[in-house]
Amino acid sequence: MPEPDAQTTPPPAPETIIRVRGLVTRFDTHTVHDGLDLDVRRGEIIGVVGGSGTGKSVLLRAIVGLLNPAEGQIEVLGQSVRDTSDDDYRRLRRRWGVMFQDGALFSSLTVRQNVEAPMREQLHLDDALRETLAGIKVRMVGLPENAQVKYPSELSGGMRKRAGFARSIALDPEIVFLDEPTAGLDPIGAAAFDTLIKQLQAALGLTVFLVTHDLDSLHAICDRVAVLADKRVLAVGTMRDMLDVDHPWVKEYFHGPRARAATASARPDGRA
Ligand SMILES: Nc1ncnc2c1ncn2[C@@H]1O[C@H](COP(=O)(O)OP(=O)(O)OP(=O)(O)O)[C@@H](O)[C@H]1O
Repeated sequence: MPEPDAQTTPPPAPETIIRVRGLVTRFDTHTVHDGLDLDVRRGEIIGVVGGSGTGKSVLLRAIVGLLNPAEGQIEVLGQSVRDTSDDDYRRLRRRWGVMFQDGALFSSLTVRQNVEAPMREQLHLDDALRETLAGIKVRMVGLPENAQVKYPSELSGGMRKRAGFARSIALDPEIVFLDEPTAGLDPIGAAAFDTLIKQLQAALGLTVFLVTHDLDSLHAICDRVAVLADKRVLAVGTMRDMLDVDHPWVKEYFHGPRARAATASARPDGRA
């Protein structure tokens, strides 16, 4: 058989798994997004950054169908999130998991019961199988065995975040949306959480939509970065691409002292 010609065979184009076009979101007279476009590729970790209040969380909520935009198209896995029947939306929703900023755990349920909650809602499993599967998810995020029966109030902030992550992967999703997962963690805890995201993304073939302010996370685990500014996605690309973007916020963020420190810590020689 002839060898494929590496020079003439282009790599397959990456599959777009999330497509947002012309998104407009408003709260009364306050326009948060005005004509926002974004493509997310299957299998990537995309970091969504932007100043406070630029609409990162609102974008996340719009994509997963929790917020009704004024205008625009949102497709996830080839299906419209907006113009769809309740049944189709429910089926689509099973294919992603969300970890909200505060973990959003049910305080009256144990960690394992929290992970079981989406399984109860979406799957028809007998109790023993559901408990076993939920227990596996809890172990996958690195929580100790005894955390399974603890209540959220008995956990540290970092453990609560891991529990939220376990719940987001309860239904074996293709996409996970993580809203500031390392916020409030100390640098060592944040780095450990980044490693966990990267490992599970690789092991489970996940696409990760990561809202973050954390430059270390962007360096450590993101394939691409999308910058929200001026009510839209101002730039998308690698961290290297961001250095060439001529916009005051982008310059300040990616060239400022914190950026230099994060670059240095990401380099093996420690130099910025
Ligand atoms: N339910 C709501 N009702 C009214 N305004 C809202 C609502 N949710 C968000 N907003 C407003 O939309 C804007 C964008 O909010 P969002 O939470 O998406 O910002 P963000 O970029 O995630 O900010 P941060 O980095 O501080 O978390 C803010 O001005 C916020 O006050």
